[in-house]
Amino acid sequence: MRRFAGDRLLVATHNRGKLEEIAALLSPYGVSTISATEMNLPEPKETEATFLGNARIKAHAAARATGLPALADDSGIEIDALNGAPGVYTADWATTSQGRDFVMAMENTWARLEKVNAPEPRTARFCCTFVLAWPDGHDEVFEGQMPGRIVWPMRGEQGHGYDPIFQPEGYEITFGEMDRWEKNKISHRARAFEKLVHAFGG
Ligand SMILES: O=c1nc[nH]c2c1ncn2[C@H]1C[C@H](O)[C@@H](COP(=O)(O)OP(=O)(O)OP(=O)(O)O)O1
Ligand SMILES: [Mg+2]
Repeated sequence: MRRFAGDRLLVATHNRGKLEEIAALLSPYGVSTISATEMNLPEPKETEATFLGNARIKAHAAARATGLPALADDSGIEIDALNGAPGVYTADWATTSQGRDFVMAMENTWARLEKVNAPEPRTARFCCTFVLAWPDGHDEVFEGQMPGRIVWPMRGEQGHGYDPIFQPEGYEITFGEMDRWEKNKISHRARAFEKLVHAFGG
């Protein structure tokens, strides 16, 4: 990542929580970020059925629009007892006519688990696919996962999205209860980021 040092890397996201985590991951390498939101880029429609497909849409749209390399993150949670749902539709489960409502999404997720009588532990994993798209049209892909379980009730005020109901494997606290520094060491996003760093020779 040091080859980007001193530059601002375009991060093709409109999600503040993600952006803060990615910025914290990049900062030890001397790389700062500029987001799609800050550059007033439109939010492309995520029409693919995979994390990779949607990450490619976002990364290439931003690279094409700006002539800059762009890093996109497509992520979500796969719950075993729901056959991998919500998966790529994780954000959609929170979408209302008034914007995103993650409390509603978490309540809905729990209700579905109760309905199918899912046995404990309700295993799940957070997935992250990073695509780094270059203005010449090529791209590079880095993926990370963090296994864990869905718990109820919601616990913790930290983080974003579904963090209050996800307890990562090996921990007694949820991502919502973890300080952000600790989450950013072990998360799906941190794991994908490690591969990106490795590909660039640290
Ligand atoms: O660490 C996380 N902790 C909690 N929840 C998370 C996390 N990582 C992803 N998530 C959830 C939030 C969002 O509902 C969905 C991603 O959807 P996804 O389309 O990739 O992101 P997004 O629409 O929020 O922003 P954008 O597409 O502009 O990057 O998964
Ligand atoms: Mg999205």
